[in-house]
Amino acid sequence: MTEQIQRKLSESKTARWAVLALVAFTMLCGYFITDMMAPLQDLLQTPVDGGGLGWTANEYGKFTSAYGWFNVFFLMLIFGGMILDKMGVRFTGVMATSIMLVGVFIKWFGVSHDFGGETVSIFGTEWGYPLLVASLGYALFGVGVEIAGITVSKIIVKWFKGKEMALAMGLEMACARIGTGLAIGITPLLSRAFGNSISMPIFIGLILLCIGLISFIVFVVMDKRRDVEDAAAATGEEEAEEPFRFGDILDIITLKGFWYMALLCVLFYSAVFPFLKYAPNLMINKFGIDPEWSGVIPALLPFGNILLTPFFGNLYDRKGKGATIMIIGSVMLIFIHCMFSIPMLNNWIVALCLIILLGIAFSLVPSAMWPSVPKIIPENKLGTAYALIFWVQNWGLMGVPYMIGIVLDKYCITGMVDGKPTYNYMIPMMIFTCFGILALFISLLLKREDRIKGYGLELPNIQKDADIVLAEEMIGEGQR
Ligand SMILES: C[C@H](NC(=O)[C@@H](N)CCCCN)C(=O)O
Repeated sequence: MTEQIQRKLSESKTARWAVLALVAFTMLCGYFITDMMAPLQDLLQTPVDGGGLGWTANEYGKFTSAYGWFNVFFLMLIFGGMILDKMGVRFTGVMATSIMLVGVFIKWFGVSHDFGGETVSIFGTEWGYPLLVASLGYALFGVGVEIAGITVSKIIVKWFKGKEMALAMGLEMACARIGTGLAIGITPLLSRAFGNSISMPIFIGLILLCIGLISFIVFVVMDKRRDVEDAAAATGEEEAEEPFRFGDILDIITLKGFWYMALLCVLFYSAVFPFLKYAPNLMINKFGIDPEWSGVIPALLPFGNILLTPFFGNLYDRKGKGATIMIIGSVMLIFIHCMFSIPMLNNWIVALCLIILLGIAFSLVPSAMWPSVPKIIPENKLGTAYALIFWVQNWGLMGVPYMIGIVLDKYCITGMVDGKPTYNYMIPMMIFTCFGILALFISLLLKREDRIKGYGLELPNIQKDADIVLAEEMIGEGQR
């Protein structure tokens, strides 16, 4: 009886769903801040005397790419993964959320402070101080939110393994997408409510994130209690989890399956998150939508994900077909971006339909991708594996918006209105289509690798007892 009560937290359905709600809320706050500048692109490009910051598309691209600077060049994400596997989810999560807070504060300071129009030259390019300081803040924030992302994935594996893991990951992503949807949909309205302010929405994000930190701290208390209970109830016969060793990185990066997953991740996500950064501006320039409402159609994408990601996650849990799901998502991606690139398809209804389809594609792939990683990588290396995948992905999250900004300014300007350029988005959308084609190629290779190594990507996650033995044997074979 006592044992039953003691083991309650790890067995309790309510406890694990409460844990999910707490950490998913922290991620919601993180994603809100990640994407909140996208619908302000038009305002950021408005001349200073018109109330904006007078940035070019290239400068907006530079700012957006800052998200990945420290993660990519200083390997912060990889260190974050190692810290996660060494120090555990509680320490790493609090650390990551605190880093996010400092980053947002710096970003807010950058856009709200008057630097007197001074500039500084870095690697031969001129940077205004608001751009530089805001970018540095965003770069730091990027470290925090990415480390928080891998931490939350590991938390879900810890609390949901063998249970509703893909559904839980889907729901966590759904919450994160609420953050993105709110950011894209309501930031222009918030900005307008405060007299076209750029800094006020960021300040509101800062306050939201403080609540996100509190939410994570409540999780810390629950997780600690669970570990104490588990330790007290341990019989001593359980297999101890192998501690992480530095050489484990080598084990991970020598797996072909890992590379297919990482490449699919960078290619697929490069065609979605960077696209979202420009989507409100695309709505203004291609579909003639009013700047104040330019976020509404793109915001449907994350809101569509909210229902569909858990739905497909649940499907994967029960029916499997993870590799096939990723192939279907990639095919859809190609079609959608190809349609966006056709200049005469410029009716807002087309935009609406394509965004809804993109919402489906962007639910399919993540709902199968993230729960598939533990099928390829053992749990004690999972933090590092997720970090390495995120690291590869961050090259895309950093490089693609930067490249699109340059392409827009160099090849896509069609005229000037109110001191701001207007753009033809055909070339950027063709670039996004190419990412889709490459993603499809890699997803086919991944399916082939799964057939060869027997990772079990096509198998359901929730298994009957007899299946568990079979699947573990197959996964064991795969890792050898
Ligand atoms: C779970 C996954 N997260 C990521 O891919 C992050 N590395 C990127 C977060 C970027 C936020 N705009 C996801 O959100 O699907």
